[in-house]
Amino acid sequence: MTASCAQVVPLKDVPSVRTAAQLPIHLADGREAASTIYSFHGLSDGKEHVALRFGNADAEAPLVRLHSECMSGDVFGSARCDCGPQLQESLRRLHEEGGYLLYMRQEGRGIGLYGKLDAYRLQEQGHDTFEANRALGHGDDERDYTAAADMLKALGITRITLVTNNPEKRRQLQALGIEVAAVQPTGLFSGKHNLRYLQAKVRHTHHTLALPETGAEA
Ligand SMILES: Nc1nc2c(ncn2[C@@H]2O[C@H](COP(=O)(O)OP(=O)(O)OP(=O)(O)O)[C@@H](O)[C@H]2O)c(=O)[nH]1
Ligand SMILES: [Zn+2]
Repeated sequence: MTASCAQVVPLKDVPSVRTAAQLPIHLADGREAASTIYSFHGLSDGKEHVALRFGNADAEAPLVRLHSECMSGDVFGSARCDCGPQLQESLRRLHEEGGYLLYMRQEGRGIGLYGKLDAYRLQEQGHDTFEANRALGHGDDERDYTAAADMLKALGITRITLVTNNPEKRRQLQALGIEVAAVQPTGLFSGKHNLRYLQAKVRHTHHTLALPETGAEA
């Protein structure tokens, strides 16, 4: 074999950006936001996670929101959870302040859409969101943020300001080599249909949510 036809074989599949494309977005308040959407090569779980970059995201610790997919909330506006309004709030904030949305294909805290719907059925029979997962043979929360850390590194980001109420996201990202310089909470989006769900998150997974006092326990 001559040198000219020798193949270069990468030592390992290092996560990297595959494509960046412009993505103008209609915000809920009628404004338009310019964003760039990124796909990736070599993410550890093989899922099609995407990142959206807004405005001047070159801050030393840019704003980053990790949003776990929730078809019922994100697409249909379900009132059973707070995902829809959280996503809208993230898009608005990122448009105004710059930063990144990581949209993680972790539907149902990692158990998938059909699994989540099975869990909803059990919740209608009295289980809370975590008991329902366990009754179906799942963990409370099966999300692993390795792919999120790899996406950030592929984008050249290792220090962030994380927007979340979930202490596990910070813990995992730090363990995966992303320095979380600060944590900022999301807004509180509670209503009659999601109050029990939010109460269960505070009780089981220590989400930092200042819920209204109702005396009702989930
Ligand atoms: N298994 C299960 N998943 C749910 C349920 N309700 C919402 N989810 C999923 O939970 C994920 C969102 O998680 P949350 O606990 O609301 O929020 P978080 O991402 O942990 O924390 P924040 O960063 O503070 O928003 C999405 O993937 C939803 O599809 C449910 O009742 N059961
Ligand atoms: Zn949801």
